[in-house]
Amino acid sequence: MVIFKKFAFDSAHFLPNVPDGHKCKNIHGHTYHLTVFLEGDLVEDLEWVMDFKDVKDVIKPIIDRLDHQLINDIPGLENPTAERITVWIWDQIKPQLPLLSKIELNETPTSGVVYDGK
Ligand SMILES: Nc1nc2c(c(=O)[nH]1)N=C([C@H](O)[C@H](O)COP(=O)(O)OP(=O)(O)OP(=O)(O)O)CN2
Ligand SMILES: [Zn+2]
Repeated sequence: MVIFKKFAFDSAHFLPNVPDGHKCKNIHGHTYHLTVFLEGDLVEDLEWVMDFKDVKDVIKPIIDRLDHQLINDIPGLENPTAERITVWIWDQIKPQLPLLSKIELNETPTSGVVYDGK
């Protein structure tokens, strides 16, 4: 069974490597929406895959590093494409969430990334 939990954070960024004149070279902001998916069997008696609270306890400190920050200032995120941010999040949370199967990061209502670690 697959469970999911959603998070949101507001951050500024710019993309330093795009050509001059590209709109994303300018500093701008997004309300990012992160969804984390965890896959596993139901735990006997509890009848859940994992406590949503325990998921939040892992993700929240990562969100707090991004929320209301200029993402480019964070080591490893100097070129903060949605793809790069997604891998950065995955690399930090996967060791703490063995059941993690996929994450989805929406940068805008119409654009985003789905990543399963491959
Ligand atoms: N593959 C990627 N392409 C783009 C990224 C990215 O991270 N990966 N980032 C940007 C910009 O930062 C920003 O997200 C703009 O994206 P875009 O979808 O063009 O945003 P709009 O609000 O203009 O979208 P519309 O729905 O088309 O109005 C650009 N590309
Ligand atoms: Zn952007």
